[in-house]
Amino acid sequence: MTASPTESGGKESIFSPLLVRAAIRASFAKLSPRAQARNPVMFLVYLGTILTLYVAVANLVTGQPVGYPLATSLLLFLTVLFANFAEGLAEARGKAQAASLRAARQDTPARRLVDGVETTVPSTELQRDDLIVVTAGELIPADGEIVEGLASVDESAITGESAPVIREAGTDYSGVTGGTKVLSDRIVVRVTSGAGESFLDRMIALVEGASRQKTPNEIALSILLSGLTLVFLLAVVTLYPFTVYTGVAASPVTLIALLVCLIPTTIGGLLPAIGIAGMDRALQANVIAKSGKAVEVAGDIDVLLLDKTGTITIGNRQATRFSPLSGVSAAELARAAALSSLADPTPEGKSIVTLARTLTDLPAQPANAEFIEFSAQTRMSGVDFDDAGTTVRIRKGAADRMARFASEFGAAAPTDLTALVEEVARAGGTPLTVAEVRGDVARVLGVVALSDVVKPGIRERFAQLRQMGLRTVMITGDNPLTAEAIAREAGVDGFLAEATPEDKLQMIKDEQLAGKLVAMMGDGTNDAPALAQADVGLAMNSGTQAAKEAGNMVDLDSDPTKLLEVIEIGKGLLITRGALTTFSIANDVAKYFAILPALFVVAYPPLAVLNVMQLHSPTSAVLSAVIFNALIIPFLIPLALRGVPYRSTSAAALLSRNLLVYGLGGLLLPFIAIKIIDLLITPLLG
Ligand SMILES: Nc1ncnc2c1ncn2[C@@H]1O[C@H](COP(=O)(O)OP(=O)(O)OP(=O)(O)O)[C@@H](O)[C@H]1O
Ligand SMILES: [K+]
Ligand SMILES: [Mg+2]
Repeated sequence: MTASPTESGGKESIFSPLLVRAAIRASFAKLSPRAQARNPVMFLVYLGTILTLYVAVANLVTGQPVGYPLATSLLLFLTVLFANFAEGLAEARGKAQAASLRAARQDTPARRLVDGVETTVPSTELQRDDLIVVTAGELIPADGEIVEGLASVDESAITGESAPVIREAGTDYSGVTGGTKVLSDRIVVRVTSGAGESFLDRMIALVEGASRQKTPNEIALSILLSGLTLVFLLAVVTLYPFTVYTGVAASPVTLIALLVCLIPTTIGGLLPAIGIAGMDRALQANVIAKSGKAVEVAGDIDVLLLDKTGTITIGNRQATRFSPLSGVSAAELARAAALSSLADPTPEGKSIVTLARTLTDLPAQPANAEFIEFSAQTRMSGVDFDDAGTTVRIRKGAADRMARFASEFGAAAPTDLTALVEEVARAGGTPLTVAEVRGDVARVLGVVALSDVVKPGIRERFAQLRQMGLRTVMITGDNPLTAEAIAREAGVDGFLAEATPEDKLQMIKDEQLAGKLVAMMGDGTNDAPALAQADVGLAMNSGTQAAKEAGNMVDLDSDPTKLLEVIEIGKGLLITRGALTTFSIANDVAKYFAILPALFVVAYPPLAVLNVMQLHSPTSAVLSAVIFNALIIPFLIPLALRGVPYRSTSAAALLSRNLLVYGLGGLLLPFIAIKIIDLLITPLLG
């Protein structure tokens, strides 16, 4: 039964009944020694539970008081249960979140195309590279890439956004996801992942904690905690002979209670929950992370590389004007530009045909035409055909590229061309130069202005990132003037223009060589090398399969600015871990003042001065400290699961604020809490 999205651990309900029940079941299931051994700090508490129970039983047999050892054992047992509960709750939230996503992938019949023959099979039978047909009104049965046609698709099943989006073969948005619905037209999709191995399936396994491997930060912290635990273990063990020497040997129960209070059980108990909650937050942002590490690394990113077209700008670049050179009529330029775009599937190409149609009647596609498709390497496209025995080549493309093309055919770029190109570029538009080679005579005909718009709100988000110490760099294949105009309007810190995919990759390597962690956003096949090289590569779900395979995250919303949220989630994770570790270490200090006097006050009465809380008796002091040590774990669960709230200020300001709140707080709170608990339990001790 899948929890409804509201119950699935959304913002409002951390302790929804459904999740709490699942977490309680899990907290007993995790009592198996194998599960306990994975968390060294809590494992010691687990052993302490058994040892104190043993003492209670031994006392029962020898007629000694049982209450104290039994109470202590129960409290230690509770501490372990609370830690299991925290992890169980985080997993339950993740499971519920994932289940609501998985629900979107109900089993739908698929129309498989084998050698052009269509057969209907259940979607679970689909293999990678199968071809399937989906027409309007049908659900897409599996993740795939459109190889033929275009359609408007309702992706609300995975993004929650019901506005239809265009998905089209041969573009940077040809990726489709199982469970989404085709609203118009007919498409042929090549299946990219069979049942069970889609990105979503992998993410669900990650979030369900099943295959969640520890992240570097978690491993480092675990080593620190285990080290601390070992130190305290040795300290307490060597304490025993001291107490014997004083003539008043400490009871093993008190020593075990002291040990549990000193080892970092608070952060030790919450660490798994924090990690799982981080993955769950990524899922809530509709980001599929292939590993917990990817989410964490996002927290340490220094440089953010962003594509221009479709990422910083709306991307559906449209032709807005034909500017012919002197001696060329607008209609002639329009006809040539249209001829070079009749077979061009890109938004640029199609908009040129649309604009040309308003100026002149479209020339028919020449019979023996050969279309040269656009690529980020060549940065141009066009058509070759034979006109009554003369070979005609028409090209359109980036200005610098076209100048080279024209010069290959001996045509020097006309003087007034640069002015035209610069006029379009300075306005932030993308100028495409059009040239025609008839036989061996080359002529530059003019410039087509493509307009693009910077996405709203992007400027503010970049300002936010700058506050967090991040540098944003726009990389684009476009010319420097256009890039500069867009960069200024978007407020990025730097840009690289006329970049080919190799240039993008090289830039990432250079930044990494300089010791920076780089995040990259992209959707096209030409972004794949850079996405693979980047420390965080966020591919858009609508992107090509190559891009999604190369990245270590996939954004189901295909929202290029989502990287900003991913970075915030990553930062939040690291800050939460840091804050709770600080709190955990700080809150152990108070327990010295509770337990040490209890241990020594008989042998050394002057030590009573340590009993600053004026606790009632050694027994009540120890029990109060152990009770606090147990209760603090569930008390901090909301903070662990939601993350420590933080604003985008500088790391230094953030650290000092958290040290104050969680350090000082961690120091003072236990003194008050243990005193209150002592007042409450003293009447019970009789
Ligand atoms: N369909 C097309 N036909 C010919 N030339 C094109 C076409 N689309 C783009 N171009 C030219 O090729 C250049 C490089 O394209 P590329 O996709 O590498 O960069 P971009 O689209 O301008 O920006 P981004 O790198 O953000 O995608 C574009 O700036 C444009 O001048
Ligand atoms: K502790
Ligand atoms: Mg592009």
